[in-house]
Amino acid sequence: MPLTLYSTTCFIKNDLYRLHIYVNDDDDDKKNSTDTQLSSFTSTDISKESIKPSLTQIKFQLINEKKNTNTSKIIILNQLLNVQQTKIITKKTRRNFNISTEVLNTYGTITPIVEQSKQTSCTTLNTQISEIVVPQTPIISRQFSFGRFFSTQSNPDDKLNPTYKSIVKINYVDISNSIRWNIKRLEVEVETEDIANELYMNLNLCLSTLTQRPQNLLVFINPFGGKGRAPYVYEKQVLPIFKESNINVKGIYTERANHAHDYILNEDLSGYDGLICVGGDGMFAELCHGLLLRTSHEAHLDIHDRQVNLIRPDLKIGVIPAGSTDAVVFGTTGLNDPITSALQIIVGESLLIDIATVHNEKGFVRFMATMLAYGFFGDIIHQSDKWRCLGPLRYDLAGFCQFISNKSYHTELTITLASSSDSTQICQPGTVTLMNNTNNETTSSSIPPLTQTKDTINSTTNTSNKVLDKIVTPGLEFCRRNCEQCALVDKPHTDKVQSPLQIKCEGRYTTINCLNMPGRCAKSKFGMSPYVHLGDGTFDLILVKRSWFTGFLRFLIQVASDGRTIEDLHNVERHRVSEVLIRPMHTDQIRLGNWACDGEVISGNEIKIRIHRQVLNLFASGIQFDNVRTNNPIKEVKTN
Ligand SMILES: Nc1ncnc2c1ncn2[C@@H]1O[C@H](COP(=O)(O)OP(=O)(O)OP(=O)(O)O)[C@@H](O)[C@H]1O
Repeated sequence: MPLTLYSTTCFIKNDLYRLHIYVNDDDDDKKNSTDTQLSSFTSTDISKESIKPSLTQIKFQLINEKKNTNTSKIIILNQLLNVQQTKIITKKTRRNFNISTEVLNTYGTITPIVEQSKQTSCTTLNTQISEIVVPQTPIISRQFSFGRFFSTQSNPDDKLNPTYKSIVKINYVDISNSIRWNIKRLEVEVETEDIANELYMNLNLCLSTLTQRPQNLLVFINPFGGKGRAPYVYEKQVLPIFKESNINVKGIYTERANHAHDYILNEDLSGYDGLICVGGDGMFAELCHGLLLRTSHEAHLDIHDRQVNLIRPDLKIGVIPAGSTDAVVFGTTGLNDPITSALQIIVGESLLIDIATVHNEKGFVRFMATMLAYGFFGDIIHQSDKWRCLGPLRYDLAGFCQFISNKSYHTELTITLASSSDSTQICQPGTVTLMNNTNNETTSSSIPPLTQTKDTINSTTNTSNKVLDKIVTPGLEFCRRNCEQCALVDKPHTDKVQSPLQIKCEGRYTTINCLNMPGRCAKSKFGMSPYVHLGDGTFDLILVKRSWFTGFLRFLIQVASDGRTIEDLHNVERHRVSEVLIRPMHTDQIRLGNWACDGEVISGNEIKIRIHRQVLNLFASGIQFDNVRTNNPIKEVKTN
């Protein structure tokens, strides 16, 4: 039974409501139910102990005298941004708040409330609409009165005796459009200044229980991010919301590349709850490197050791998108909207993501947050770096040149497959050697493609069966908000511990890509690896084998239009892995490809990429799909 903490009557626009602050500890499915019956009796003050932050809600219940209806709108406490109290002089007479409790306790059909919004002119909120049996005909509480009508018309006495409206402004986060978050504003008029005080104090007391919200943030703004867009985004769109939400912000405009990185490594960060960057993926990489390296130094980790185990920093990172690609924000919130990202920071959303360490033969090179590429995409980054004077056009030009040259590179890969629950196919017959990691015994085997039937798979050897079971388990689920697959790996495994399984591949590849995030961006709706998970301790390895122009062109077109089906192409393999060693087979520099990690050129005769599960905590929600089914059609297995 919901426990009402506080209740009062109020007007929103010209409609009378009963406002309840209450704790709803009913079952999950009833948490947002608009028809929960609440008692209107409460004391004037709420005790802090009675507030359960995750279960506390604010409900506005309309008493509509004409339609015999009753509208409810619920704001969850964590959606509340701030509360303000004002007094407005009005010429109109005061509202008639004398409503009988009988009226206030009647229930009828639930319809939406109309609210004010600064973003759009007037918005109708989505509320659940349901039919409820009306216990009795409601008593009309505010009878139409000619006297009251005329008294609201202009009256010379108004100037001498102004009346006041006691207003409480409630600003909250609207998440009805699950991906794009917005701010909604409600003006609530109450009967007296005392009630306004009471409501203001009680709502602020509720707000003070939300301990996951950051109070002090350090923000780095790249003045050149997104072609100079970042300062505007920060000053005009984001800073006002931070201030409105009573967050203390220290802003630093970066003066050079690596300014943020060096600041995080060397300065005192003890007063902050989070680090924010306003810029693109390059700025995120600076914050990520600064924070992870600082934590590693503090813990005396040897970062050059390939087997190093990273430690998760205490501070969280937030990204306000203002870059040219914004792959990190696309991957973690679903869109690159600065307001959505700012609101997710304010309410203290949390998303634990995997980060990979990248080592070459000499030691630590970089952390990988989004993508590492060898071959085609590395060559583009390498080439475009030399053509900086051409601006963003350089990427298209470099891409075209690389495509025409159609280079491929002889490479050997040692791949450590992810555990059975999340491995995805795919190896082509004849290219793979299986290695048992525990005794270093190697077995040559042909691994059939995903399209092969289970019967065929069962006819292979015992060792191969274990491998194949791992490889053919499809992982075709999008990573989304409160992702079950990412949460699953947190639980201790009850079944027998399986040793990591390695395979070796060798061949000529046009491009080898490791993706830790899907790679969604304006040019690729689903990204190159739509089903990769952000926090399950794995990443996707995508191998594109040497082919004719048309074969590679088909791959590029598929990535741009719908990356979900790239492995249907004959020249593409996808593996879900936890570790990979990429070793180019040529010593001749001219016949070697280039490496790029998160958009930066790196070097090495061999590169080892190793994932570290959930080592970075972001202020982000993950992608909340409206309808997971429409976004995630079950892929039909083709038999050709
Ligand atoms: N004041 C500065 N002067 C020069 N370079 C800077 C400065 N501040 C940051 N940088 C560097 O600029 C690089 C690119 O910045 P950022 O990622 O913000 O924008 P972008 O390149 O437009 O976006 P994206 O990376 O999403 O394509 C970063 O790697 C960062 O190190």
